[in-house]
Amino acid sequence: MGVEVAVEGLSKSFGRQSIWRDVTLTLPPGEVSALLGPSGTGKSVFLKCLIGLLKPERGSVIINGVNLCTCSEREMYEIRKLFGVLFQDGALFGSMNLFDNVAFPLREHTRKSEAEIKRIVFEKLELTGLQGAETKLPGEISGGMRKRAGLARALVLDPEIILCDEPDSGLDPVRTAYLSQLLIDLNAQIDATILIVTHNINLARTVPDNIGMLFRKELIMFGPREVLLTSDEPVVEQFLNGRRFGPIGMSEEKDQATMAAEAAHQEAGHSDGSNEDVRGVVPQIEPTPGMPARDAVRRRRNRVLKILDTLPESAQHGVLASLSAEDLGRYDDWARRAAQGRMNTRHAGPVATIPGVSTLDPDATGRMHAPPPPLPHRGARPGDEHRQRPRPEARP
Ligand SMILES: Nc1ncnc2c1ncn2[C@@H]1O[C@H](COP(=O)(O)OP(=O)(O)OP(=O)(O)O)[C@@H](O)[C@H]1O
Repeated sequence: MGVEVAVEGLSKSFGRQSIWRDVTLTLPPGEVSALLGPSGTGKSVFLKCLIGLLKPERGSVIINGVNLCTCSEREMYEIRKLFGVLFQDGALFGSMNLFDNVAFPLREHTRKSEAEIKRIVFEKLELTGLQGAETKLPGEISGGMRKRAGLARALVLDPEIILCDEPDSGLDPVRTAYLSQLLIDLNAQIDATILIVTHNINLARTVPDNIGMLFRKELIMFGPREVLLTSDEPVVEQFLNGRRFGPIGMSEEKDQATMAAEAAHQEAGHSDGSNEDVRGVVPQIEPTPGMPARDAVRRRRNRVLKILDTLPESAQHGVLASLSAEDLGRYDDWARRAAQGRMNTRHAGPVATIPGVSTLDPDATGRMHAPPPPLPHRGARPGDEHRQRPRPEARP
């Protein structure tokens, strides 16, 4: 399983230009997370800080107990071996064919025989749908193939953490859908912790387990996907619906006067540039039939139910609506008994009833969580009926 990445109070500037400050989030092990944000908000800079290519001024990035911001060169070298990185442009060597590009990290960082390297390279080329293209040069293949070759190369050292910087950039919507499926299938197969930086709204809605957003030099939100997808924060709604009207401007945030002028413009019937108004939690992509089930889904359900009462109400409904009928019935059972237990005593006995969801027990202090919300109707669009300002959820 992938490892946890715990970021605490991270701040980064270039000279006097502050990029973002006090960013705190935890990438849960083996889950897929996405980081959104308007152009220039420092998403790529954040990825580079996670692998130690850039040094933040303050804060920590803890992986396997090592703080990347203060560790030795030797420790950094070891931690970097855990990462596979897909850069925006694939970052392939133009003079090497795909086979040699993908084999490069194995030849550089391991003592594997050429026969073993060949086996691994062909395995990763197959995983990314590039079998048969191994003799092509990067200049002879399409942008989508270059992306997949970059992904194949990112995978050869069996990374536990995969960072993908705009994996969809330059791809058409259909290829992006294939790539989204590939990322989910990959997670199902190797259970790595994945962080995707993207502007792609469809990918953001359907792939990650957790979503965060950078805006105005801060991480304004990070948590289970249901939190951001049901949020009525103007900046989140504007971003998720690709609208021109809202706090995000062409180069930076807008002032109040500009926003008021826009609102008047909109009320007068002018288009805001979007062609749809999608709200609520859309279903997450599942692994292709024949692939293993994602362990991350079970772990996340476990984790999110434990913190359910801390989420905004609309997000709680989104989470509950995504449970299977069987798990929903068990959760309902547990919720009733938990509420009953609270009425009778400050401490109830074990109440976990969902298989694998042992965290539904009271925590070590015997504290029970707040009453869960009433169960939603199956098929209801969570977030439609309960819309409230979310609390930032920095630790999913
Ligand atoms: N090495 C660097 N030196 C100085 N400034 C930098 C450096 N790298 C990035 N920046 C600045 O940091 C800011 C954030 O850049 P970054 O590429 O992280 O944004 P982003 O959110 O990924 O944008 P996009 O979505 O357009 O790719 C930009 O203003 C950029 O010019």
